[in-house]
Amino acid sequence: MGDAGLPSYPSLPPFPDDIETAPLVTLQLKKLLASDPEEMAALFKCGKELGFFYLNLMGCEQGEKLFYDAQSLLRLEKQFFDLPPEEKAMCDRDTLKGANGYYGYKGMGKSIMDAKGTKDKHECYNLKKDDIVGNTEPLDRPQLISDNIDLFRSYATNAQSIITLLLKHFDTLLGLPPNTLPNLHRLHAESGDHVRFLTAPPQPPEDRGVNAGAHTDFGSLTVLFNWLGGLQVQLPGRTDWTYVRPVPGCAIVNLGDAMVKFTAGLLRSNIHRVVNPPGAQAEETRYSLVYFSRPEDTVPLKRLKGGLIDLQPQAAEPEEGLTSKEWILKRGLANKVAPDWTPQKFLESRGTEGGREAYD
Ligand SMILES: O=C(O)CCC(=O)C(=O)O
Ligand SMILES: [Fe+2]
Repeated sequence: MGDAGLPSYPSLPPFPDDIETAPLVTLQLKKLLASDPEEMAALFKCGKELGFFYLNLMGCEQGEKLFYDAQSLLRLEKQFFDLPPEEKAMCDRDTLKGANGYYGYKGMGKSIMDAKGTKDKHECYNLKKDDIVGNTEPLDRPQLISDNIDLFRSYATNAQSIITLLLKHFDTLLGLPPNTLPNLHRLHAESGDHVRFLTAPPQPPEDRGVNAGAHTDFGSLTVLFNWLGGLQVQLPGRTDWTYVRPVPGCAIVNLGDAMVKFTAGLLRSNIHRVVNPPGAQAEETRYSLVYFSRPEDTVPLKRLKGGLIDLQPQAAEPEEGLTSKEWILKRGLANKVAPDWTPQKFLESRGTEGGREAYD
């Protein structure tokens, strides 16, 4: 255990002390489980202001289980990315049957990350929650993944249950009838929820920069673990980028576009990106582990009625009202490296950033 009873990552070079870091508030899962009114008020403030917070998982059984499962998944993730290319190719998102071109493995440089057409510098693997909990026939996957499906199930159901808790609190805070938001995110309804493995090799010193481009997350809530720095956010009112320091024992939680659409802009989905890790961490391979929660496939992404949402201004334009599934595919598929890619496609695939874009 390190300072303040948090675990530490002693085998990794430290995150530098001399760079600016984003002032994410730390919420305690233990207190949110007890519906502590001050912690709930702090959750609302985080949701409205930055849309990102640390969730301290220590001091309660459910949180510690999520944290230690994440450490086990990190070991598995390293094994996954070390698999021979043919094993990763068998679950390539572009050829994987039933994957909609989105789930499965994405090789390095296969997507575009800005309007200039720059290619990404990371690999990832998206494993659907519906596969993990048995809602649908599993897509083809390497044996390594099947052999560890119990770990994925433990992790995904636990993450989903923590997300349901946060959604219930948002119902209360927004003045919506109980279970409004959880009923749009049921574990056994088909949705775009997935576990993501993400990795980026160290970039050469002469060419260090972005490896995953500026974006907002498409869904409702994201639970993120990373072990090295590199994640950056654009703080409200600024167009430069500020690092988010990884804190052992905490997950980073952020709100996605669906929460903005449901609340007519009362809650915030903040832009973020990933760059090569800073300082002494720059030579390391970076890994992250993400659980994306999204509304069920058939849910229209439109403002909900009731509570504080009714006080939000009416939009001048009628709402697009795509379903959750249509929204994910619109945002997720437009930026593949392909002969018909155009900067216009990139711009059309953007999320709820509004006037906040800064895609340098
Ligand atoms: O790797 C990270 O720290 C963030 C990843 C991320 O933003 C994403 O996969 O949407
Ligand atoms: Fe993200």
